[in-house]
Amino acid sequence: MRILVTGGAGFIGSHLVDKLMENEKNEVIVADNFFTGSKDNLKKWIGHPRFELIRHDVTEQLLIEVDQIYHLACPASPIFYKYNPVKTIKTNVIGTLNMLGLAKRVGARILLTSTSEVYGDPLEHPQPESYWGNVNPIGVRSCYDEGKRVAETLMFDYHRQHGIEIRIARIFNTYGPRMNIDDGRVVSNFIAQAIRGEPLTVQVPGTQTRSFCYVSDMVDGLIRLMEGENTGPINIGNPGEFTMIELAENVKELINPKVEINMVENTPDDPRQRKPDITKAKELLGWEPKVKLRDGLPLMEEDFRQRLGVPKSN
Ligand SMILES: NC(=O)c1ccc[n+]([C@@H]2O[C@H](COP(=O)([O-])OP(=O)(O)OC[C@H]3O[C@@H](n4cnc5c(N)ncnc54)[C@H](O)[C@@H]3O)[C@@H](O)[C@H]2O)c1
Ligand SMILES: O=C(O)[C@H]1O[C@H](OP(=O)(O)OP(=O)(O)OC[C@H]2O[C@@H](n3ccc(=O)[nH]c3=O)[C@H](O)[C@@H]2O)[C@H](O)[C@@H](O)[C@@H]1O
Repeated sequence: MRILVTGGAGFIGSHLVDKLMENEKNEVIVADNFFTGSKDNLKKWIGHPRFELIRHDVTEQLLIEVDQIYHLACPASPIFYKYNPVKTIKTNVIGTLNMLGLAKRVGARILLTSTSEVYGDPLEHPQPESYWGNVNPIGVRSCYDEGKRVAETLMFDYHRQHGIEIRIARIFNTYGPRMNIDDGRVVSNFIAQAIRGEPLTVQVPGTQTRSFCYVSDMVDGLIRLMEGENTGPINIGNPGEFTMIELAENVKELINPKVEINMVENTPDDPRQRKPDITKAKELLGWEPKVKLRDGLPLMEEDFRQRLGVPKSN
């Protein structure tokens, strides 16, 4: 099987590559423009005979021969996707069109990593896949939310019109080793802050919730979806729901009980609650997450301490 992973130099993508490379029958090609990803995440595979890394921007055509496409390329942290919103929406729309064009030309199956952000600031809780969402079409997050919504539409139109085999995963907040240290997302921020002995920055009101999935569970879910018979969309996430204050308290207790928790300003359109309904993933993929937040945080702490050069003092 020859497998293309777009965005494979990023956080989730590089863990997915590790898992796919475990199967000796797989050849893996990564296409990435290194906007938020890094060669470092793939260093153990560079030079491997079954692995290839291409510097490529998915907003341009890619002409290669593959059997499967995991299409992850897209900045995922709000600070990065808001940095150049026009590029973000181009990546979601033109990038997904290009990958669907490739899938059509070579007859490949394609999986899109969509997001729980397609539900916007949800009025249904928890969110089942049948919920259509509550998204601001002109806000500062729209380049990402609406971009992913169009990407999902394109996937289904190519499926209906051209018979392309599609898979759509709606990913809920995922965390783990290799996240960018200054990525701006909440788990990486809190862990880096706790290790550096800086106050944890909880954005107001602090009662907003998220449900955090450890990256190994996520990768397992994505591969099951690709290999299974269902197009999706299927929610993949951990239903354990926490307020941002609860998350900060957990990080404080586990990593550095001396740090303070500071309330800081938030950004517009921040969803107030988010928790996946994973009934479909359980029934159709036989998947559910295994790693609890309090077990996953220390694994991420270890990786961050190594990269920050701050060993744990006893
Ligand atoms: N991590 C999460 O919590 C989460 C949640 C929902 C959805 N997702 C989705 O999963 C995917 C991966 O997210 P991640 O957390 O690993 O983010 P990430 O930023 O670490 O990885 C994204 C990768 O895509 C690459 N990229 C960005 N624009 C590109 C372009 N135009 N051409 C080629 N490569 C490009 C980046 O360089 C990076 O390597 C994204 O599609 C994201 O929307 C992630
Ligand atoms: O899972 C998803 O579907 C989406 O979730 C995230 O978006 P978001 O939930 O806003 O992620 P964070 O930036 O980590 O914020 C989570 C919450 O933490 C809060 N936060 C963030 C950073 C911080 O330092 N402090 C803090 O309290 C934010 O206000 C927000 O309420 C990801 O960044 C998107 O890529 C992804 O598609």
